[in-house]
Amino acid sequence: MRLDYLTIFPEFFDVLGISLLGKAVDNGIVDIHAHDLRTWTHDRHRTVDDTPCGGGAGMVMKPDPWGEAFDDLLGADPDPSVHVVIPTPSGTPFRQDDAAQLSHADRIVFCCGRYEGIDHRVIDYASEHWSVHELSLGDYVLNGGEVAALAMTEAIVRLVPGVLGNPESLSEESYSQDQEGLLEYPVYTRPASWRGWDVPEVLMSGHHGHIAQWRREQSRELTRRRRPDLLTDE
Ligand SMILES: N#Cc1c(-c2ccc3ccn(Cc4ccc(CN5CCCCC5)cc4)c3c2)n[nH]c1N
Repeated sequence: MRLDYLTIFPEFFDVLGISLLGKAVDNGIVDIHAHDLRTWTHDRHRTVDDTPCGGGAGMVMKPDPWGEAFDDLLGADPDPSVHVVIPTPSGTPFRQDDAAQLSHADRIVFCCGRYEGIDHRVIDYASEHWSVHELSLGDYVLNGGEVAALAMTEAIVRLVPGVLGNPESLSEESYSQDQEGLLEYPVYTRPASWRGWDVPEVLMSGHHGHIAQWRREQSRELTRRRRPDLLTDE
């Protein structure tokens, strides 16, 4: 899987060289390239923004640098196997299903906007050539797309075979289908007693059936309290 990031802050993506993702890069499972969008500017000030047509506060990102970056990175031929992800507050909510779908992609290009956003014709042009996903990280406002791209990257790449040491843990996670889409149960480790708090006895019983039942009950109760929207049969 090749991941490209178009951004005016490429250093944001240096962090992808550490931990699990770093190992995935070292193992050749993932190939990561961050690009400074100003590479595709030609004026002395390396300008990437301009005033919004129709007025309004702030600045909007000019289309030209994006178009020239697309030309260099992707060429002009349509290829639906290339996924262009555009983090935006107006995007559809990024969910685990999106991460699962994108984890099968061979190529993903993240377009990280700043200012008040990217000239919409960039999205229109990209949509004519590649598979475009306008996605939102959540219902809050960030200053740009980089943090969202990082979060989406981690959610996607951890699902790629060979990236996680113990893939079976994926099936026990919140939002995973194996977990019936419920929130995951509370976890514990040693010591059995810590500052007056004990590990639930059932987890020390060694009775796998009782443990599985307790974990299912905990997941359902936690989901009922915090995310009733995830419960389908109530
Ligand atoms: N994913 C994700 C995000 C983002 C995100 C992603 C990408 C960019 C690029 C730029 N910004 C900043 C910004 C801030 C406010 C506004 C609102 N509009 C402005 C124009 C007139 C109408 C209102 C837009 C753009 C971004 C924010 N925020 N929250 C998420 N979950």
